[in-house]
Amino acid sequence: MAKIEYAPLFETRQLKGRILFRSVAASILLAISFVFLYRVRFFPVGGKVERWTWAGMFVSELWFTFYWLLTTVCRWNCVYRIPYIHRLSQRFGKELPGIDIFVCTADPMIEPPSMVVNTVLSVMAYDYPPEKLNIYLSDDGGSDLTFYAMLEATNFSKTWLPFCYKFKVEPRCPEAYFRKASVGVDVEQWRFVKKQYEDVKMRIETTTKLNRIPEHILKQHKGFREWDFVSNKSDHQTILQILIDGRDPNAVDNEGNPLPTLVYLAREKRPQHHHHFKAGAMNALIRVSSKISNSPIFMNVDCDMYSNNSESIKYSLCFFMDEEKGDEIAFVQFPQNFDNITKNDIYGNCIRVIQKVEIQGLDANGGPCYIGSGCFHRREALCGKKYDKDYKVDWTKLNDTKVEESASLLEETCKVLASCTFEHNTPWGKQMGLVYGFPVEDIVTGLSVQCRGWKSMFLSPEREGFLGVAPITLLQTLVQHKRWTEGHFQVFLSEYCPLLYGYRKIPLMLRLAYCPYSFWSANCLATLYYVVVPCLCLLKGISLFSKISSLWVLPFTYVAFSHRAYSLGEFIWCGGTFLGWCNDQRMWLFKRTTSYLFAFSETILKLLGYSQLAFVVTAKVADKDVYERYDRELIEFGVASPMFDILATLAMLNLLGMFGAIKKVIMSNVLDQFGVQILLCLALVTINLPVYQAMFFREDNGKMPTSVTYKAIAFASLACTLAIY
Ligand SMILES: O=c1ccn([C@@H]2O[C@H](COP(=O)(O)OP(=O)(O)O[C@H]3O[C@H](CO)[C@@H](O)[C@H](O)[C@H]3O)[C@@H](O)[C@H]2O)c(=O)[nH]1
Ligand SMILES: [Mn+2]
Repeated sequence: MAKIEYAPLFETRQLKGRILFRSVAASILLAISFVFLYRVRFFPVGGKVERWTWAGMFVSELWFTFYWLLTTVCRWNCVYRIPYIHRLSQRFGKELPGIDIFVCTADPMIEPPSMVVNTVLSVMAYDYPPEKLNIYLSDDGGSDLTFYAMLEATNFSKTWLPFCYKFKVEPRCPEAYFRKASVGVDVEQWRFVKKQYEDVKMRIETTTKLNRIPEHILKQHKGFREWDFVSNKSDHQTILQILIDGRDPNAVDNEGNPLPTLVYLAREKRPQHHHHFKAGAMNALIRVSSKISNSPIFMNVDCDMYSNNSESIKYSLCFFMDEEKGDEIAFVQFPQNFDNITKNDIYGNCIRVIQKVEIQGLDANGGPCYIGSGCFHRREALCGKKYDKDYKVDWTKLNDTKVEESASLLEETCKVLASCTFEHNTPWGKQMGLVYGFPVEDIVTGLSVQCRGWKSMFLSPEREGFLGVAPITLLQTLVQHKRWTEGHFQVFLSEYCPLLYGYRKIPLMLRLAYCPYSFWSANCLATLYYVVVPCLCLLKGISLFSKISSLWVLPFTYVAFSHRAYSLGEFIWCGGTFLGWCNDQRMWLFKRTTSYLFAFSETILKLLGYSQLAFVVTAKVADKDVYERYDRELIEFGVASPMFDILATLAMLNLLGMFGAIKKVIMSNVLDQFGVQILLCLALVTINLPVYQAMFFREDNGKMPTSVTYKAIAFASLACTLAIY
């Protein structure tokens, strides 16, 4: 017995394969030094253009090496964690702390209320004492449609929760459960609950479609009256409604179990006050919840990310409540997995390698970054407390605090906490709560928490904790990455620059491990150079690499092939497919030439004061035929966008370069001199095959718009003509 008492609640293990990784990395580094030697020794003497293009190649390669070194540093040590839930239950059975769960939504049109309801139900149904659970929905859309959907959720939870408890269903998101599961439980009950769910869903979807709530429903809840004063989504008072008051003895489900508390909050919005996007919403939730339930731990999910594992709370508590190491942990981040990824992950949305290798690297060096959805936080740590060695939590004491006010009184008194002006002249958004001013509030907040002395943990249980909705069109993916890239770069250029801000606060390795993300955007320059210049030089007849017959070709090919082979191996080890890796490589190129480029230039413009902070919310729904093409893994273009102009132009440029090269090879013997360059061009053309297909061979609505195709042909031909003459 005594042994169990002191057994740790979680264990840390080293990621396997580090020796192999380090040897490959060392050999690549050796080969890279030969490449540099070559660049220096064979620097062209004649011709201005030759010298400049050569120098450009050298600079690009120096950049790639620098970037590669950063990613290598991040992977040097990697750890993962194993929690022991049974020990937690044995030791803390009755003393488990209260948990607040924050769900964020921003727009009923692109984040449908039926989806929000599913997420809310999935977190209400956690395998955790319901009287200790408090769910808060933040509705930045300020929509009565979402409010109505929450009322439906309130009613349906009375059926859904006991059903989940009784049959231990997984996942506890009704939509996903009924989509995936066959009748595994009592047939009659299963059918009954399914029918109920379908009715709820239909009612919610109909009202959403009509964009109007029927008169008789409006009478059912006092909360609807609030909308008499709402002019639009960016101009309204605070709406706060406690839909289920967990303290109320009458708040029970159909089997008589207590229900978790459920709160709807639309914080005040006024055009003259900045609302700080998700960070603002979260901070309002933190304050409001501190008066209503004040749980020591809270968790945040985006409305598109349902809980897929009913034990996640207990998993995370294994970290916070560990007697020895728990007190220094500020947050426990779960990976972000997705429910709608096709077999070969056409848009590379899985971020597999990041979540299975890179974040483990951060974890080994002081803690993973906070990546938003699916993260459990220690309230005190996020609210500005600095960690010190004497800090010790007494969980029993925490559970004793009880709120006395009635629900309606709370609704009135808490409103002010979510008002536009509450934060003025307070540390909120700076040293308290989520940090404002960046489109990646999560990263910068995590960093600032770590700089206050706290640690963080990354946990990836076998059964995924959360499943979300990944973008389903190319443009959405590129725009999402643009936001992230821009965010990271802005953090780097701000006072929160990980290298400087973290000085003397977090280990050097951790500061370095933040850098690959900071430099995502800067990658665009070297990549664009490598995509454009060798190809144009091929047409002009300027050789940029060693001859194939020379020994100097070896370091180039070794670096290129071993680096890619390692990447493929890593990708497959992380659970990907070969085609998935190919798609990932394509997205790697696409992102670097579009998202990163736009992020880079817009950040510079913002710095100069020409551009404003924005947060483009990713759409979670699309037309039927878009879905259908997505399922067939056909890349979706369809609309005109500057991003596609660039992609198409570069693809055309590579194609023309390729034709030029073929002509040269046939007419004169240049294969030896230009072999590597031709190979590079060929690789780019191969990557771009779906682009040509979309430009010339597709007839569906997702093909490349004709205007983009014409523009691309014109620009690319112009560039080639200029290069040749
Ligand atoms: O003004 C806003 C804008 C967004 N959101 C919510 O923020 C979440 C994330 O938005 P989404 O468009 O889905 O962005 P993603 O790129 O999918 O989100 C990732 O990246 C964001 C930072 O860029 C983080 O905030 C998220 O947690 C993280 O999952 C959603 O629940 C939105 O409802 C708000 O509450 N208010
Ligand atoms: Mn999202």
